[in-house]
Amino acid sequence: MKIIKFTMTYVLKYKIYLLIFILLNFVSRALAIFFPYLTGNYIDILITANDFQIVTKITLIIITIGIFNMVSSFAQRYLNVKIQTKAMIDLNFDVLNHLLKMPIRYFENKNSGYLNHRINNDSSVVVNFLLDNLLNIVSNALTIIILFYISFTINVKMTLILIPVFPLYLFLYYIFRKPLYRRNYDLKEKQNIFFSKMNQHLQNVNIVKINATFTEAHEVISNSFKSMFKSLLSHTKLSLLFTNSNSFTMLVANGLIFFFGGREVIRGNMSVGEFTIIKSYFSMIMGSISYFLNFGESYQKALVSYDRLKQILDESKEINGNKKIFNISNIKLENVAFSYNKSEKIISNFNQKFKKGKVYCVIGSNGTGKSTLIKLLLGIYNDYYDGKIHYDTNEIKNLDMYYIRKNFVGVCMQEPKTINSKLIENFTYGLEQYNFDNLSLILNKLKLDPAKFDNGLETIIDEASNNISGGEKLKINLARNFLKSPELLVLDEPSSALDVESVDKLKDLIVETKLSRITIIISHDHDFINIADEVIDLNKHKRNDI
Ligand SMILES: Nc1ncnc2c1ncn2[C@@H]1O[C@H](COP(=O)(O)OP(=O)(O)OP(=O)(O)O)[C@@H](O)[C@H]1O
Repeated sequence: MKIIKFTMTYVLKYKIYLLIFILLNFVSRALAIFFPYLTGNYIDILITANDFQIVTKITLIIITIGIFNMVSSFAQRYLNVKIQTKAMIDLNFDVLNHLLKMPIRYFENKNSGYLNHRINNDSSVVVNFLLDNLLNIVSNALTIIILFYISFTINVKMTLILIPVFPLYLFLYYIFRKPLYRRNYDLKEKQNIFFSKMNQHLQNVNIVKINATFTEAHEVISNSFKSMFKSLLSHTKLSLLFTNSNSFTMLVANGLIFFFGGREVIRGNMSVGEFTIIKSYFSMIMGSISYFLNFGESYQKALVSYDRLKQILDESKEINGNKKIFNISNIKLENVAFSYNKSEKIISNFNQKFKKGKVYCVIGSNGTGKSTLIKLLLGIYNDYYDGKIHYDTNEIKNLDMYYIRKNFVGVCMQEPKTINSKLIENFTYGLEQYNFDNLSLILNKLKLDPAKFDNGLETIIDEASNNISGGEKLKINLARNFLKSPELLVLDEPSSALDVESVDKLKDLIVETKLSRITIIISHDHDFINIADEVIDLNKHKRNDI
């Protein structure tokens, strides 16, 4: 089965725990089968016996089995949680890593909260499915076979009564299978959307507060809740119907056992102890059969999660070559064209060379494609452009741009981001090594004094970066990128949140360090034109309709 094969790779990483878990489970099962046999025989012995020795012996056996079962059940549950959590996180990380390397345009119209909830939920469902059923399939099948055999040896007629129950179960599963899959798929989607709406509003807490749009926020969440709730009720109804039909079959089988079993005892074809054994074994057989029916339902649930995980994992990764380079002397764009949609090219027939030691200022009105151009030359849109982009003599599509961006490129985004961590970790995020004196020098030049924060470099920047100003956030990002000392430095609208003096200081820093890199500054005002060696005006590169 494809789900088992897929999930097994994750669970098998924890072989030893799994082995102990399997052993304990089998011993517990064997004891569970032995117990009714012992009880039935004990009843028959009690009817005729007259010494206490046997009573003491059987009581001791029962207590020993009970103690073993208690310890074993504790160990099994503990191991189950351990294997399940670890395997689920491994699977989760694999899917997340794959997702992060997918082409950027996959993420258009996708919501991070939705994806997060979807991956977590689906990973947990498939791993749980495997662990819950790995042993149970085998042990329940064995239970049915062994118990049928023992029951046959006790009373053939009684055992035959139960056989028609099997096709009835299969028929029920066949009828419910597809509707269960469909309703479960719908429910999962609605749950993910509901979670993502909650998440969205928590992330946008500032916008909601400033505009006091609490009612609107509540309405959006409440609408998605209504939709999820409707789906939940519809799924629950079907699931209960399925379970009830299962209980009905159990009821019929129990009625048959009591009726025919009672008759066999009265006619003297079976002892009371044997009836007790058969009754217990039939209950166990019914339990095992109904396990297979429930397995059908949980299989449909797991199939939904598996299909959704595979949908992500089967998406191709973005283009990223494997050639590594260690310095960049120039970047050349030849006849580059790019569009987001079919009707208009944002960049067309674009030619430009960027050389080490020079500062380039890209200007142009809003929406002329300045940020798009940068993403193109960073390899973010490798899957989508026409023309040629070269780093020195290497076509960008052949380069390991993950390695190059990590080690040799510094980008300060238009909307700089901080991480929910200490200030020092924000300065050094992604850097494998750094020089502390150099950091102090850069901070000094950027006029950012860590001592002004409550705990200096140890101050925690909160998740929404509410405890720092917009200008400080930008300076943290600038400092990190200068500390990296990259071969290519890109600053997208660096003056947007800086005061006049800070802009001047930044300009000085750019000029002082420019010889060791290519510097590209995006600006739609003209702040940086006077320090640029070349100005690229995108207003002059007219867009073309396709
Ligand atoms: N992911 C996207 N999907 C569709 N269209 C996009 C996408 N990103 C940008 N655009 C569109 O492409 C055009 C260029 O956007 P871009 O962000 O490159 O402009 P910009 O020159 O940097 O603008 P600004 O000065 O406002 O920052 C805009 O019209 C924008 O709406």
